[in-house]
Amino acid sequence: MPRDSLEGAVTRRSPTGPSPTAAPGPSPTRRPGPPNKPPAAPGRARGDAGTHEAPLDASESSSATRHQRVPSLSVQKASDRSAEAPQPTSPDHLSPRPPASRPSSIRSARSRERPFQIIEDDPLPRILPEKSECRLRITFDGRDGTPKQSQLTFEKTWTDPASYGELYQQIKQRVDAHKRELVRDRQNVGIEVYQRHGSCLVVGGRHEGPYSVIEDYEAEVLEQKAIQNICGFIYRHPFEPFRLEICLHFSSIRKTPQQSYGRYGRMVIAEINSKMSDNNFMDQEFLPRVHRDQLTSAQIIENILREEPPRKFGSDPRRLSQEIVQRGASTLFIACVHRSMENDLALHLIFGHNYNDTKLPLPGKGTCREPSCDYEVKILLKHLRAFFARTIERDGKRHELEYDEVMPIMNIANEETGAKETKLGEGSYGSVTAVTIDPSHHYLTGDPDRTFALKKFTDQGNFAASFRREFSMLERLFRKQHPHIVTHITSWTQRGIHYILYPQATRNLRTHIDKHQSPGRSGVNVAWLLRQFNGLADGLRSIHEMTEETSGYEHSSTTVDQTNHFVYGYHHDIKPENILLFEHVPGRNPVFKLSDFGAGKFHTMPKSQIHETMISQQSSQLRGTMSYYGPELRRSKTRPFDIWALACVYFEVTIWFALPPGHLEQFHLLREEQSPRTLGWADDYYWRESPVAGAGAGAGGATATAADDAQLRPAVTQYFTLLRDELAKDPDEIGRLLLGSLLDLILECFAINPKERPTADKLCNRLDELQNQAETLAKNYEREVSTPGGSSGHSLQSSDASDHDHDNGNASSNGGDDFFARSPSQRNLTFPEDPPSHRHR
Ligand SMILES: Nc1ncnc2c1ncn2[C@@H]1O[C@H](COP(=O)(O)OP(=O)(O)OP(=O)(O)O)[C@@H](O)[C@H]1O
Repeated sequence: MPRDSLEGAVTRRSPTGPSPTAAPGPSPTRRPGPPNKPPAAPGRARGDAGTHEAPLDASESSSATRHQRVPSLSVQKASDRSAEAPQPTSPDHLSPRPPASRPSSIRSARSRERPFQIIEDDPLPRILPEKSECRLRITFDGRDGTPKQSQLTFEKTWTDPASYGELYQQIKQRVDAHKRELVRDRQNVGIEVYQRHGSCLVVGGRHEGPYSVIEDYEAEVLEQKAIQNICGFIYRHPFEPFRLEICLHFSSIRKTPQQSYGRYGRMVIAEINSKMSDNNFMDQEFLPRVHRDQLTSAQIIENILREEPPRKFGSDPRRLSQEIVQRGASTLFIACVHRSMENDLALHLIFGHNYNDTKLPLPGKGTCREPSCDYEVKILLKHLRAFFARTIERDGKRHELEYDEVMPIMNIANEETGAKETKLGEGSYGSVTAVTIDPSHHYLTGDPDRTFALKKFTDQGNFAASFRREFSMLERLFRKQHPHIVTHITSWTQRGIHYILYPQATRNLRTHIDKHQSPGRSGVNVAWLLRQFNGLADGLRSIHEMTEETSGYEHSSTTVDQTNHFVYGYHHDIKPENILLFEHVPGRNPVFKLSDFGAGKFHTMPKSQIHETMISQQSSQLRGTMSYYGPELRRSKTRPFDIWALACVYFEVTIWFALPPGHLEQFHLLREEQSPRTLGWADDYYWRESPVAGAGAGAGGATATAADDAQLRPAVTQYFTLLRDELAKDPDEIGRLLLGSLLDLILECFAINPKERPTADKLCNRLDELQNQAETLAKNYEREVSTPGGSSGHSLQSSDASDHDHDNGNASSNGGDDFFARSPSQRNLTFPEDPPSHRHR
């Protein structure tokens, strides 16, 4: 039906209302039903409203055309309705109830106020599903229970609190059944089951929604987490079907000793040993917080004291245990028990030395008159830290850790190579490995399997300086979060090694364009590409516009000669390896983010070494760090130096995106072939010195060239022509015109004179325009394709549309990282959509 004819004619009504057509008379579209059957709830507000014709406004009518089955919740002015709506002529039982008589003064006030009335339309399906699938997974001591017990799927009316009560009952039943199963074995009498970790996740067809940590599986907690997360998901992805995934992991602990233990204390020691985690990435063992909390209760302490009553500190075990808890020393006490220390000595440390869980005994303080105190403390100290593994917060700070402090971070073994760790990359200053964090020691995400990237720098010479430069840049970026910049989580230094913890990317851009095929030039893919380019330019703008504050090196122990380093506000190492890709949903178009802010490292490289470095890079890496350096390489490098490098990245990604596979390699080889080899090796810069200038450049060759004497390398101009020819054949203007304009913009960035290159700000403005045009065109195509008879010349991949959402989601979740910004001391957080990161499931 043409839209015009819809306006004023299409109406929505309740099942009890009259005909949806404007024409008076009995309803031709009334739902079939027994004739003259009265409406279910006559006279209720809904029924009243439904008896009026409710013409759609323009936006509603157009959306009704697009989504014909979209239900309505229309708001209409009562006075408008009475003016526009035909008088009901339906049978008596369908007539509206006569309005209750009220004083005329009130009536006239009402009519002046023109009150709104909500007309709810029932017969059409709802946008929001009433029921959602809920999957429940329960594990006990790291293992799934029997499939019948552990994996359950329900259909839930997600808005109904009672349905979460049922869920709670299901969980409780299974936990009780597990307990019964355990205690059937007489060895297990006295065992208790407790929750180790819980999470609540909304999984959509195309997106993953918010996560929550569930620390307590009470019905109200489940209800609150589930409804909150689902609402968060629907808010972002209103038309997407979803399901709820609730995972609860339980552990068990023995609290009553068996004959075989003999003593209560021995049982506690055995339990502690069994709960110690696998060693962390530094080969240190630790007792995860969730188990520690179970083993440090006042009751357990009391039982231990009762078994071996202290001689000096009073003989009431209950009072003593309570005092230990009050002093915040329960973990210290249990750690003493674990070392088989006498209770008297443990109490001496707590009541005599006033040590507690936050004020621990320190090494080298051997001055106590109490016999054996110093010796026992020395022994205790060897293992004490295992009970106090750190909690990791997203604070963006750098921490100095003592030698034996424990970070609850674990390496991930590389299954392919059999190595103990999985390397994500190796840089000039250290390595980057994939790690996990014990879920009870962080609040970064509700997903216990989430992996992170740990970058290590050794504390030697340039490496330490490189760390400090990178970190001081990161500190500022952390405060200025940007959705297209990878910011760190936290950082620390221990045993002479500096660490920076990051969210883990799926891969870097180099690997992506080398190993993955282009998604194709459909409208949505072009829009995605332009969004990423724009995002990177905007990230760079935020760096370029970052004003220098006081020296970031002040807090570092080694002074860095600032005259040798660039101030903040530059990246100066933009290359595909330093652009990380984050996939929200595996296999979909990823989000590009700038990373590696050790920009100063370029300047720490002594000039004398530059030649050797380039040669070593030639042999070790096909494309080296310097490929993207602009022609002003040996002169003062300013912000346009980044613009040149970014344009190189754009150009290569465009080749990958628009040309058949193989061209990227070809382009690189061509650049190398055209190298003047003045230094004895082939560089693959995007420029070369002008032949005339080169002739007089002498031994300095390319590196001595003045920027003004350079020109674009012929391979680059050749590839511009190739790309333009290819794009000219594109039947769609989105590819032909927009990518054509993109090439124009890239060419501007390749101005030999740095001053003539657009600033990051200008680049963003231009990319903004292109992105907006691409998105509008892509949406139109999408509409055409989804309209019957519409053109289907575009391969619409849902991933692309969703990527737009990802970017937006990302802006708030990783850029603003509102969930990271919250106080980590709050345990029951609801996390919004997680920042992109690789997940092992
Ligand atoms: N957060 C991360 N997630 C996944 N991989 C990462 C992450 N950070 C770095 N990597 C990988 O490690 C590689 C090296 O990291 P990075 O560039 O930070 O180190 P670098 O020492 O500064 O390297 P270079 O000196 O070559 O620039 C990256 O190219 C990337 O492949």
